[in-house]
Amino acid sequence: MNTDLNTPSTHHLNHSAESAPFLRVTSEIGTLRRLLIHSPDRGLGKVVPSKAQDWLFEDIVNLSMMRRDEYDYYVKLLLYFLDPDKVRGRIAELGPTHNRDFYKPGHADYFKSDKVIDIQVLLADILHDEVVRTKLIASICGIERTSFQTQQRLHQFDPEELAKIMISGSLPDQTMLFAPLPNFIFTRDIGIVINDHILLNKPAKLARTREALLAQYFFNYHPLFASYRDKLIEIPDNEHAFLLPDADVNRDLTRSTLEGGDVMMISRRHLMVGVSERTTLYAAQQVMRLVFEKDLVDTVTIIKIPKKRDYMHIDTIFTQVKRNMWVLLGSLARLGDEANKRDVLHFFAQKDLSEELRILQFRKGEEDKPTEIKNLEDLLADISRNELGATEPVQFIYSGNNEFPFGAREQWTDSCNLLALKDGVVVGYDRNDRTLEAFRQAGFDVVGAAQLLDRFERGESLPETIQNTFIMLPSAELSRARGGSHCMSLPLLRDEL
Ligand SMILES: NC(=[NH2+])NCCC[C@H](N)C(=O)O
Repeated sequence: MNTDLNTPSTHHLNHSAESAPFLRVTSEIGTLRRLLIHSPDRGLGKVVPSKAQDWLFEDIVNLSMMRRDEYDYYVKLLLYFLDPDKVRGRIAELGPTHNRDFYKPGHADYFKSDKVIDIQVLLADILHDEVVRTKLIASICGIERTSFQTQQRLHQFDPEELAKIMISGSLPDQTMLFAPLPNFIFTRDIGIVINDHILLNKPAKLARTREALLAQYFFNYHPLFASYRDKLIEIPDNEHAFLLPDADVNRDLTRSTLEGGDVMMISRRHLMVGVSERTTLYAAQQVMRLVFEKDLVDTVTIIKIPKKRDYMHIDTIFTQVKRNMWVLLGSLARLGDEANKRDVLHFFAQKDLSEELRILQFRKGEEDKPTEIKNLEDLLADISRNELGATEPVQFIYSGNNEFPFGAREQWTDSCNLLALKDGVVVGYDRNDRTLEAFRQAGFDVVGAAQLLDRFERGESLPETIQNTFIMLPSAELSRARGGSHCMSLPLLRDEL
């Protein structure tokens, strides 16, 4: 039996032989060529108010609105930029009032692209193999503690349906077997491409455990990743932590958890790792050790942010827009810092270090001599100038245009969480008015996704040539899931800057 699935079969998503590698990321803004996404599945429609917090949602969502009026636009946009033949000339017929088969993985009319790849497709592909199928069913039933009967029942479904069940937790007749994975739309958090390696995550939250298991399976078994099996990085557990009574565990120093939203491959030889509500110091240290050992980067910057629900990962407080432009939350940046220093209360009151942002930078071979960087702007400006070769002045856009209280309000709805499709062209939510105003003031064209797609269709604009553009994604439902477009993407391939 073939367990490595290296032989392409007719079911599988294949990668056509091209000269570009299948996978490689060395920046946050090089032109995006391939990514993993996951469209909202029926599990999101099962979130109930009493479980919303446990499942890391802030509210319940309307699944059909989330799909038709919001996420489908994201898919069309991504395809227009990454795989235009799938959508060019068809935008009208793929609109919200039409049938949605094009967006349904497994359906005959599904867009099936090897550039914009839904992890549900990868999962269905690997489930065609009997051994993988048996192992994965057993593992899932193990972590979800199902009955043996359920385990046997799962074997009767075809791979496409089984993939849906494994993700959504429920059968086609709506019976719930185990909890859904409503956060799987945030593919960023399951892994990060560092050069030509993939760092797998170790989720902090129970609600995201099954996601990590599914990711282990498709990265290890899908033929698309066949030549990257020896480039999968997993961080170890701290064996001492197993011996400590739960009450004595200093989570940050002993537990090993890491989520992709805290890891950014920021320039060719520089990795940033956030230490946050989700990623522990111990895990960050392990990542640093591994990427230096494998010679993937020369610099690792560790950014510790307050452990707060508002800022679960570093990508909720800043992302890159352009070689010389970043969007960030002012209260955690220099602005906030200086305002605090001038304030008598902050000056004399006891400093609570856990509420501070701290930055430490390590160089390979000199790990014992890290440099402290005083604030986020200094770090980001240094990267723009010295690593990305920005020649124009470095610009910062602040959440809510730094007007009280809009900085915090808009950060909560992901004003700082943007996905760059290329240098200077980003996708973000439409609801963060003041932040959008700041983009306009900086000379950006701020345009709705639907409107931009129309322009593309009429030939008035081209994905290859547009510049300095903020593409607004409708976000009434999506933002209730507490993640933005950066979180909803796992870039596999970007052009070198
Ligand atoms: N990379 C990110 N910022 N992801 C956001 C994930 C949001 C998700 N609801 C969670 O709390 O886990």
